[in-house]
Amino acid sequence: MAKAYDHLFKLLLIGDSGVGKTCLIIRFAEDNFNNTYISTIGEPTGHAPDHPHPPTPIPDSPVPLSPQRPERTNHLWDTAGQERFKTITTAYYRGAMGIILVYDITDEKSFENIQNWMKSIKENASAGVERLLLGNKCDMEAKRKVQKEQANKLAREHGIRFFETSAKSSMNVDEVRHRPPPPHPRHKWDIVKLR
Ligand SMILES: Nc1nc2c(ncn2[C@@H]2O[C@H](COP(=O)(O)OP(=O)(O)OP(=O)(O)O)[C@@H](O)[C@H]2O)c(=O)[nH]1
Repeated sequence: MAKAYDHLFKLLLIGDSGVGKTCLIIRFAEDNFNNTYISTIGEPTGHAPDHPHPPTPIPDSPVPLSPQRPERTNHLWDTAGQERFKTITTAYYRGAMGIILVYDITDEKSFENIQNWMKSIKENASAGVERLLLGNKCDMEAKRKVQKEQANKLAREHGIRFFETSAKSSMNVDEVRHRPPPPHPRHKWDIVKLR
């Protein structure tokens, strides 16, 4: 069977549970990334007991991301970080063209953990992979815990770009979306979410 794409762009979204990775991906996908495969490789233990966001159910097999829009149906795999998927995780880090690190501006812990995610990139990804830092949920100004300047400083230290985004209001989603190479009808995005 002929391949449905000429080139697969691999993008990795990483960050703590509940920071909004899925919502950001959906924003990207619904607005523009209509040929996207999305997989989730996650740790079920990523949730603090009092975390307001319930854990994503872990399906046994790929489930459609947008069942009501089959032409945009993607793969959402949640492998829950089991040891047997470690090879996949490592392979995705290595094969990624870009890595987007996400924290939640209302959740200090998710920002602190960015340092750990950076370490993980250093250990697993190819040297020089393009990285981008996103402070998501910037529509929730009243609940802000992480100041923009803190994140700017961290981004400068690591030599990477930084944006505050909102998957809810779409704020800065376009800036981020246009950073990776523009999708061609026969170019597909392969986006993996990791937590
Ligand atoms: N106000 C606001 N809420 C958001 C935003 N993005 C996500 N959320 C909410 O945050 C919660 C978690 O969003 P998800 O996209 O599932 O987060 P995730 O990082 O994929 O979480 P895991 O699947 O556990 O890794 C949901 O209740 C979303 O509605 C945002 O930009 N603004």
